[in-house]
Amino acid sequence: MDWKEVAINKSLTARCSSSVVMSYGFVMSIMRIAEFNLTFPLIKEPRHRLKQERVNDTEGNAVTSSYDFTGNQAQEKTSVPCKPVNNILFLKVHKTGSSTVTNIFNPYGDKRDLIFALPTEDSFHWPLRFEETTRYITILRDPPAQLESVFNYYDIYRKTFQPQSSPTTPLESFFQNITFYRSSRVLDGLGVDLNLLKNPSLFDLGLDREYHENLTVVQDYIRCLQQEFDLVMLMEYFDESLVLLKRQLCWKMEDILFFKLNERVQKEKQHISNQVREQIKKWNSADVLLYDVFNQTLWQKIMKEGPDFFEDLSIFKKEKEAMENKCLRKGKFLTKLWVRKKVQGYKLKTNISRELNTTRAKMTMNELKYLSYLQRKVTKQLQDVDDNRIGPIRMTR
Ligand SMILES: Nc1ncnc2c1ncn2[C@@H]1O[C@H](COP(=O)(O)OS(=O)(=O)O)[C@@H](OP(=O)(O)O)[C@H]1O
Repeated sequence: MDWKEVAINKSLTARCSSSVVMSYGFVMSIMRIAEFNLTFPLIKEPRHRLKQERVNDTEGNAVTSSYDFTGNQAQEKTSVPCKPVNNILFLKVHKTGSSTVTNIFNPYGDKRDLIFALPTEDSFHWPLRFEETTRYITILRDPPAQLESVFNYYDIYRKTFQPQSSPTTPLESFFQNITFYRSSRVLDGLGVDLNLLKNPSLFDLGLDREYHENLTVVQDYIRCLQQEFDLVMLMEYFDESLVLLKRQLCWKMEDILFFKLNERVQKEKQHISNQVREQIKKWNSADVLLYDVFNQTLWQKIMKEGPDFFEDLSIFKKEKEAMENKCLRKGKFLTKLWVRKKVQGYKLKTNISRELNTTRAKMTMNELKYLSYLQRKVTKQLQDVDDNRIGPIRMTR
């Protein structure tokens, strides 16, 4: 199918239009997501591959299989016939492990020369048209841990009020002064975006802050997201979520191997006391509700998979560990994200094959670097399409 001609059946706004808040808040917020989170990959089949896949279909379906850590096919494990899903929309949510997930999709699509839909400017200009077959995926994190990560990663603790030699932690002091910080004007003045602090997941998923205290709207919105998203992963169950993803997309074990990205250095992490945890849960109660619903949904889905899900999970954990042992040097390494920001990084062993080095190096690549590489690649792909007089591929509203 030509993705220029595809109808908007899976547009979020179209599917959720019956909801109270969808018509305005959702669209606007989605635009903001793309502004904050530059990567918003939608993997698309290139035309030549679509043709090829049709041929494959008539000849027989693909069979999922298991790979060992070297990338060689070890043995066919699963025998349920299925066809790998290659049309994917991944919606990034701040500080949920989303860069690691992006770096699973990036090499997957890159290796197969799939087309990435990436924003040309800062925004993706929703609502967009997506094929009916597109799978919508996102990831959430336990709200207190997410807030602690946001708070420290974006140096909010430096910008907010912290008395000199205070015995309280920055988060404790933030909550002691919460009435003061409640207004976005105060935080704006400090150069802090309240949307990162106030129910950041729901905001990234499109619900404007003005609705966050309205339980009916929040519940409606969550119901809508449940219909809309094919898989909502959870950072706390990262491996479980990935194995489910692999099964839902009919991918191979090798396709979901990853290196954890964007992890703060230990000294930047802050212990969250029980009291602060409860304060965060109250402050971000809409995100707590969202998380609880999708926690339940994830486990319902896992239970439906049956006991062999856990066999897959244990194979995956072993393969991942073996890959790390084979490819990564021991020790602590840092990688620079931007001028002042360093996070945990990796160094590859020198005694691995060149082929393996290339694959694994891409898996350790930081998101922004991968993004600019993909942007160059997609530009070239589009030129090739033009050269074949097939016409440019555009995202249309
Ligand atoms: N696989 C896996 N398992 C557990 N935790 C993981 C994983 N991958 C990433 N992370 C943690 O996710 C945090 C970074 O999230 P994001 O990549 O979404 O951040 S960003 O918004 O794109 O900057 C960051 O959390 P903090 O270290 O607490 O800041 C990462 O450590």
